[in-house]
Amino acid sequence: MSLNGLFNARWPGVALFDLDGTLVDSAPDLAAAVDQMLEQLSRPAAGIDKVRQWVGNGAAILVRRALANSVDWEPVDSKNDALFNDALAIFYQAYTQLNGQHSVVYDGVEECLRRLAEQGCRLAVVTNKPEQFVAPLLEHMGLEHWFDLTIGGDTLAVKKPDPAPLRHAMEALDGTPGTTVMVGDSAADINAALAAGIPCVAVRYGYNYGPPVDSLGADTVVDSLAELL
Ligand SMILES: O=C(O)COP(=O)(O)O
Ligand SMILES: [Mg+2]
Repeated sequence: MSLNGLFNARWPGVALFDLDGTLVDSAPDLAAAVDQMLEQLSRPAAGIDKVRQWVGNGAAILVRRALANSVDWEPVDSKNDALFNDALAIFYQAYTQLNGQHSVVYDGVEECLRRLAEQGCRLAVVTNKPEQFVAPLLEHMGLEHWFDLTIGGDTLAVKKPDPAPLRHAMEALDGTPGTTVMVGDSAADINAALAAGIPCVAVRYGYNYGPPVDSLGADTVVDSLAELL
C-alpha cells in the first residue's frame, strides 16, 4: 500500500523514521564496537549476526545483551553494577570512533525521503540510539538535511516502545495522528505507533527479532521504502 493509500486526502503530513535498521544499516559499526568492548573485557567476540538481533532498544540494552550473549536478557540486575558500567563506557568510546565508518543507507531510502519532502511532508528521526550518535551518523550518511527534527533514545525520559517520543515529534511538526506515519523495523517502533494511534509502516529488512515483522500489527509491511512511493 502506498502512503497516499494510507492517508487519502489528508496526506502530506509528518513522517517519523526509525534510524538503525530502517534508514541505515549500522550493524557493522555497532558490531565492531560491541566486539571491541567484549575483547577489552576478555570475553569472546559476538559477531555481526548476533549484534543485529540485539539492536533496537538502545545502547544500554545492546550492551546488556552482549554481556549476556543473549537477546533474552531480562532486566533484573542492578543498573549500577560495575561490569555493566565499564562495558557501557567502553562501548560508547569505541562507537564514537566507529559510528558511520561501515554503515550504509538502505536502497530506496533517499528516493523516499526526497519524494516525501517534495510533497511538503515534514520528516523526523525518532530513534532509540543515544542522541550523541544520531547527528554524526546522519551527517556521515549525508541524510541530515532531510530532517526537521531528531529524537534520540535519551532525548526524553522514555524511549520506544513508549509512545511519547512519537507524540513529541508529531506535535513539534504540527502533525496529528491522522496526518502522521511512523516507519520502522522493529516491535519497539510498531508498538510505539500503535500506542500513539499513529499508522505504521514496517520494513522487512531491518533488525527485528522474535515473531516476523508481518505479524506485529503494522498497517503495511514493505521490502523497500521505494514501495511507498
Ligand atoms: O540504538 C538502538 O537500539 C536502535 O535504534 P533504532 O530505534 O534507530 O532502531
Ligand atoms: Mg530500528
